[in-house]
Amino acid sequence: MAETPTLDERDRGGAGTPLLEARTLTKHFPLGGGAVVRAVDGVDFAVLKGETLGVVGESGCGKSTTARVVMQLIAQDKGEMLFDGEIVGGLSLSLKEYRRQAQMVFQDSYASLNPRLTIEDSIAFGPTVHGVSKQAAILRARDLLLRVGLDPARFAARYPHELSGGQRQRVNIARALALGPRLVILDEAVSALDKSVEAQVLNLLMDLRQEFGLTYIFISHDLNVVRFISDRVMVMYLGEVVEIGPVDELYDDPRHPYTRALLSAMPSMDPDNRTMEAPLAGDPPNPINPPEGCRFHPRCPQAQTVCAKVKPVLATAGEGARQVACHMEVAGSGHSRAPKLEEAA
Ligand SMILES: Nc1ncnc2c1ncn2[C@@H]1O[C@H](COP(=O)(O)OP(=O)(O)OP(=O)(O)O)[C@@H](O)[C@H]1O
Repeated sequence: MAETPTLDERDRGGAGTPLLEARTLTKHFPLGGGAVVRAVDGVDFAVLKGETLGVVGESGCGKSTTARVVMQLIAQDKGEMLFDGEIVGGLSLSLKEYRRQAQMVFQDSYASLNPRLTIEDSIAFGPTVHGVSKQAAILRARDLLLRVGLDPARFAARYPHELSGGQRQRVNIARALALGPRLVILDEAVSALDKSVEAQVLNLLMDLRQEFGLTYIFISHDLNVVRFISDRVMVMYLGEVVEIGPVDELYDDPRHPYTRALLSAMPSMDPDNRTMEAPLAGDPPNPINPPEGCRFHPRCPQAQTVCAKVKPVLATAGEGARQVACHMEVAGSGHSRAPKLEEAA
């Protein structure tokens, strides 16, 4: 089993180096009769070493499909990924090795575990498949149980149905860590838990990230939870990335009208901090036949003629690390304006 990186190897914050780079990642699902769901449509993003990248957006915007492609549970149609500078599935980084380094925790804690395996056997299974002896894998499983807050003497020999949802999710986290991954994708991993258990598991995830030098992609519908745990946040709309940036900047000063609308629907802890944007009207348009130009324009309160005709590209907005795909944003100024069509084309 490869060593997990130490804290010294981590590189936190906006100046960090990418652990994962997704380039023009695309996944379409053919439906028959020529119809195609454009679930993920040419997304570019980086996940920096040691950070938690939150991913938000309405249901159906492509968050889980992005996660499944990043995990290589499904293959992309187009685009590529670099993991620590190596092409995933290329000569220097086989898919098998990449799959060891990238692990995932899903929402349904029960479905993720084999009901016929004891907890320690579930955690030990992955390492034994990768050539670790059963004895060493069981020792590691018990150690991981301790690290996720479950006493191995009480839990190792139990079966999944004997555990609560929170305990099972701790087991799933231990199982994800058993192969010594560097990247962990958490897809709605705390969404099914009671609020008090959710808070405990979130704190556990933050501790484990520190302890094992992990990098997280954290997908959630809960914008408060995403703010709590993330360093940066990526906002998706209809299979595309519309905004990405440091969490506080993005939440305090959202630049894309979709991000503003999404956040305005969020129950804020601080009434002075609520945006005045109109909440999102209607459902997202159909990903089988997305609108021309900016996909958000039919629902956008700031839409201009150009927005219906020209697709905006993800570009740096304002001073720092923020990127926004909106014609109304001008790099460097931080102010909104309506460009003429020929300027934006
Ligand atoms: N296997 C599939 N076949 C056909 N369409 C699919 C498939 N998987 C996902 N989709 C469609 O792709 C789009 C994106 O789905 P995805 O699950 O990635 O969105 P999401 O943002 O994770 O949504 P949610 O928050 O509800 O989980 C949706 O329109 C969905 O119906």
